This record gives sequence, C-alpha cells and structure tokens, in this order.
Amino acid sequence: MEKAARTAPAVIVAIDGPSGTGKSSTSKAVAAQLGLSYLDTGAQYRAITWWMVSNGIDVADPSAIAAAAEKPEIISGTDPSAPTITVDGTDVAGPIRTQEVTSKVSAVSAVPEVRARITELQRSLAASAAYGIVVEGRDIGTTVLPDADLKIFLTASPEARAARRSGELKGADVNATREALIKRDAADSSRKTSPLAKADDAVEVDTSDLTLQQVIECVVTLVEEKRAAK
Ligand SMILES: Nc1ncnc2c1ncn2[C@@H]1O[C@H](COP(=O)(O)OP(=O)(O)OP(=O)(O)O)[C@@H](O)[C@H]1O
Ligand SMILES: Nc1ccn([C@@H]2O[C@H](COP(=O)(O)O)[C@@H](O)[C@H]2O)c(=O)n1
Repeated sequence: MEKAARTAPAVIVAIDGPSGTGKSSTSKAVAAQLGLSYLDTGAQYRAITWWMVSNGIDVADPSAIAAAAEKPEIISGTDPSAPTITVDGTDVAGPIRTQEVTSKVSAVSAVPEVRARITELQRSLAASAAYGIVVEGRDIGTTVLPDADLKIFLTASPEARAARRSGELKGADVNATREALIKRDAADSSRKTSPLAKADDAVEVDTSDLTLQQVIECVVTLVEEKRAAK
C-alpha cells in the first residue's frame, strides 16, 4: 500500500462538514491508508483559542483577538498515525479539547485576522506535502484549497452526531450535546469570513446511517478514482 501510494501522483483532498460528522476519524484513516499527510485545521483554531484564553485575551472582543493573532507560534505535525499540535513549543493536544476552548473557538475563528493567519499556515503545509494531503475543516474546499483534487462534504443528522459525541464524552446528556453542536454549527455557518459551507464541486456524503468503516471505504474509493484520472 505504502509503496503504491509513493509512486502515485500527489493528491490534495479537502474534507469539510459540520461538527461530529466524522471528518477527523475519516480523514486520518484515509490518509494513513493511502500514504498521505493529514491536517486537522480545527485543532489549529482550537490552539489559537487556547492561547487567547491562556493569555487573558477577551474572546468577546474581536479587536483584541485581531491584535494578538500573529503572536502565538502554532505548529501542526501531519503524520496521520501521530498528529501533533504545539503552541510556542508546548504540546496542547489535550488542553485544546476542553469544554472552555470548545465553547469559545467559534468566536475566535470568526475574526478575519485569525483566519488569514491560519489559512496561510494551512496552505503552506499543503504545498509542502510531497505525496499529497487530506485537510479537514469547515472552509477547505471553498477558501483554503479551492483547487483541491477532491472535495468531500460530510453530513449527518444532529441526532446521529449528538449520539456519537455523547459516546465520547462519557455520561454527557445527549440533548445538551445536540444543542451545543447545533449552536456551534450555526455560529460557524453564519460568520462573514469564510463560513462553514459546501463547495459547489464537493461530493456530499450523508454518514448518518453509515459505519465509520463504510465512510472510509467510500472516501478511499473516491481518492483512488481521482488519482487514476490524473
Ligand atoms: N460513521 C460513523 N458512525 C459512527 N460513529 C462515527 C462515525 N464517524 C465518526 N464517528 C464517531 O463520531 C465521533 C466524532 O467523529 P469525528 O471527531 O471524526 O468528527 P468531526 O467531524 O471531526 O468532529 P469535529 O468537527 O467536532 O471535530 C468519534 O467518536 C467517531 O469515532
Ligand atoms: N477550517 C476550519 C476548521 C475549524 N474551524 C473552527 O474551529 C472549531 C473547532 O473545529 P473542530 O473540527 O475541532 O470541532 C470549529 O467549530 C470552527 O469554529 C474553522 O473555523 N474553520
């Protein structure tokens, strides 16, 4: 598999969609299976949010966020079997998943200066991926990599997404989880700069009634078809 991937043409894959649709799980597995790099762009927005909170920046003040947007150094490791994220040299893989960061990330990621900074990082990582990359997020197909070889937009019902997330957060209330997902998606979809949206040329995959393995197989097939046509 690895050898075949390394003799195949480099391929850029954009995977977007709302929260809990399976973007990270699918993208990581597809990248690992096909010998591609992997970038979790949500982790980058979470990392900059973590830095803002840790440094006492008021996340309700867009001008304060904009003024600080260039300060933290954010580095993403793109090996799908061990993705990493550091801020100023500190491993923040755990801290960026707290409820506090999750509840504040939409406000921080809506600030245009933050998006410009993070988008530049994302494009540079994609350009330096020798064998190709799977990049997952909210605006990859529409804004970050509009010329991606393949664009996928994952969806799932709010009920399916809430059940998946509640399974992860042991003991979490499914209704509260569902409301929180809907609220975050609404904020991400309604911001002015680069909102969560399906690109016109993206393939939409509804994962509500599919197992994770079925979604992975579907995306691997789509990538292989694109590669064969290159
Ligand atoms: N098709 C599926 N069937 C069942 N569970 C799934 C499926 N896809 C993903 N999951 C599970 O749902 C949870 C959320 O998946 P994942 O983190 O990949 O979603 P996401 O779209 O990246 O979410 P977010 O945008 O919030 O980071 C994980 O526990 C994952 O294992
Ligand atoms: N391309 C992206 C990716 C993410 N965001 C913002 O980050 C939040 C966290 O994303 P997760 O995938 O880790 O849940 C998300 O809610 C968005 O606010 C983004 O703006 N653009």
